Amino acid sequence: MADVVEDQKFSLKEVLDTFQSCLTDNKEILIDQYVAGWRGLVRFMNSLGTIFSFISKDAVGKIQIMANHRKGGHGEQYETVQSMVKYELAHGLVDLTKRADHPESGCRTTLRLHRALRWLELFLERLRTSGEDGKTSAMCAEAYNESLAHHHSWIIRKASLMAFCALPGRATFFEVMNVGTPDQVVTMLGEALPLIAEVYQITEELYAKNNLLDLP
Ligand SMILES: CCCCCCCCCCCCC/C=C/[C@@H](O)[C@H](COP(=O)(O)O)NC(=O)CCCCCCCCCCCCCCC
Repeated sequence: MADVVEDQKFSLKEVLDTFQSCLTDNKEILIDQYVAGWRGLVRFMNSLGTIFSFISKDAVGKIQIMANHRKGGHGEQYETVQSMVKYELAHGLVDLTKRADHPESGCRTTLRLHRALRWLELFLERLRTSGEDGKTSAMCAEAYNESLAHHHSWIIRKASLMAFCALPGRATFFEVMNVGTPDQVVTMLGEALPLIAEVYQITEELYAKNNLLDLP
C-alpha cells in the first residue's frame, strides 16, 4: 500500500492540478492522472484520523486495481477511461448484470470512484459557499445522502454518517487543506469545481451511452 498512498503533506492545489491534467484536449480522461487525484484525496482523508480508515481502505483497494490494470499486459488499453470502456466491452471483460468472472473490471471500479466524485463535487460546493460557522459534518452528510448513499448498504451508510461526525470544524478543515487563508481556499475551490464537474459529466455520459451506470 505504501506506493499507493505516500505520507506527504496534502495541498488542495495538488488535487486541482491533477484533475486539471486528467482531461486531454479531446476531452478524454487519463486514468493515471485520475487515479493520482484520488491518491491525493485519500492522503488528505487519512490525515483527518483513523475513523476514516474503512473508507480509505476501500478507496485504496480501488486505486490499486486501476494501477494494476495500467501496469498489466494490456496497460496501454487503460490509458483513458474511454479506451478502457471500449477495450473491456469489446473483449467481454465486464460483468454487466451480476458479479461473476470480472469482479475487478476497470469499468466497475472506475464507476465506484466516479460516484464518489459526485459526492466530492457536492461537498466542495457546500464548503465553498458555507459561512464561517458552517458545519462540515452536515455538509458532508448532505452531499453523501444526495449521491453515494443511494449505492451503499444500510450498514455502510450508518458507518459513514457516524464517521462524518468526527470531521473537524470548517476553520480547521481549511487549515489542513494547506492552501492559505479561508479566502484563498474559497478561490481554489471555485477553480477546482468546474473541472471536477466536467470530469464527472464526461464519465457520466460515457457510462450512460454504454449502459454501464448500474454495473454490479
Ligand atoms: C473528508 C471526509 C471523507 C468523507 C468520505 C466520503 C465518502 C464516503 C464513502 C464511504 C465508503 C465506505 C466504504 C465502503 C465502500 C464500498 O462498499 C463501496 C462500494 O464498493 P464495492 O461495490 O466494491 O463493494 N465503495 C465506494 O462507494 C467507493 C468509495 C470511495 C470513497 C473515496 C473517498 C475518498 C474521500 C476523499 C476525501 C477528500 C476530501 C477532500 C476535501 C478537500
